Amino acid sequence: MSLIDARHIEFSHGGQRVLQGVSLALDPGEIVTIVGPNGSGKSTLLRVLIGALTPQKGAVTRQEGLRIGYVPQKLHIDPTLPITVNRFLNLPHPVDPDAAKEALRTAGVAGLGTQQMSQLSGGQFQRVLLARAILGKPDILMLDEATQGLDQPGSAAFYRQIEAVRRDIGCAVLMVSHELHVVMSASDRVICLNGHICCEGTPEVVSAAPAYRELFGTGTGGALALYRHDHDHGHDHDHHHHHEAAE
Ligand SMILES: Nc1ncnc2c1ncn2[C@@H]1O[C@H](COP(=O)(O)OP(=O)(O)OP(=O)(O)O)[C@@H](O)[C@H]1O
Repeated sequence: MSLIDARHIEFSHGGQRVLQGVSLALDPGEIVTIVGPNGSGKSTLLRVLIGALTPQKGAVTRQEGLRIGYVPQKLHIDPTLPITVNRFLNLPHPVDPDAAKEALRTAGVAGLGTQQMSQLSGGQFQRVLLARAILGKPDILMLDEATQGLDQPGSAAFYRQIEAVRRDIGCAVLMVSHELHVVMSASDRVICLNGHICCEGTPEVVSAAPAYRELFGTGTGGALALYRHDHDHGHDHDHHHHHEAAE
């Protein structure tokens, strides 16, 4: 059963229709990325899935008791406000110190608990936000442009961290990005959104799709190959062989 299942979503902000006929389901453990140009409705769709916005048409079904961990685009903390990572993790509710330690480890920032938030690098800061999302033991992690402000190697490292988190805690991941080639390499499935779903599939399928190329051009193929790293796709080969044998 899907963790979350959205069917035929239509959403308008005021009179402006932002989403139309959008259907998408997320299964346990999947990493799915939504890509799309600015203003294509990506953040709106995440907010509809979380339940922060109610669609005018269509329905969202969430598995009973579903826990969603949300990593925001960025979070501004007043640099003059002294607050350590540990204190930050205890807002708004106190958490178990061992759980906080474990979440920092899973997010790749073990041992940073006593640092000042203001002294973290961009990549460390995003990992602390990730640790805070992990603390709630989410079934789904949702990340909205979580690598904004990181350079390309920093973003690539962050997405590898996300894959490690998925392996560690077994959550599904739904993320939004327009850093196409970097983010796509970490995804099982990519959904190309422009108010409606233009195309979807594996990163390879989407980057070759005409609708995707129309939106983003053709220059991303090589970069995708560059960032692609080994995934276990043995089942694809099996499938291929069976297919050949049947012919
Ligand atoms: N609260 C709001 N009130 C009115 N219009 C809104 C609101 N939020 C978003 N919009 C409009 O809805 C459209 C989609 O916005 P949304 O933030 O979902 O897109 P996005 O794909 O996430 O964009 P970006 O990549 O720029 O973050 C935009 O035209 C935006 O101006």
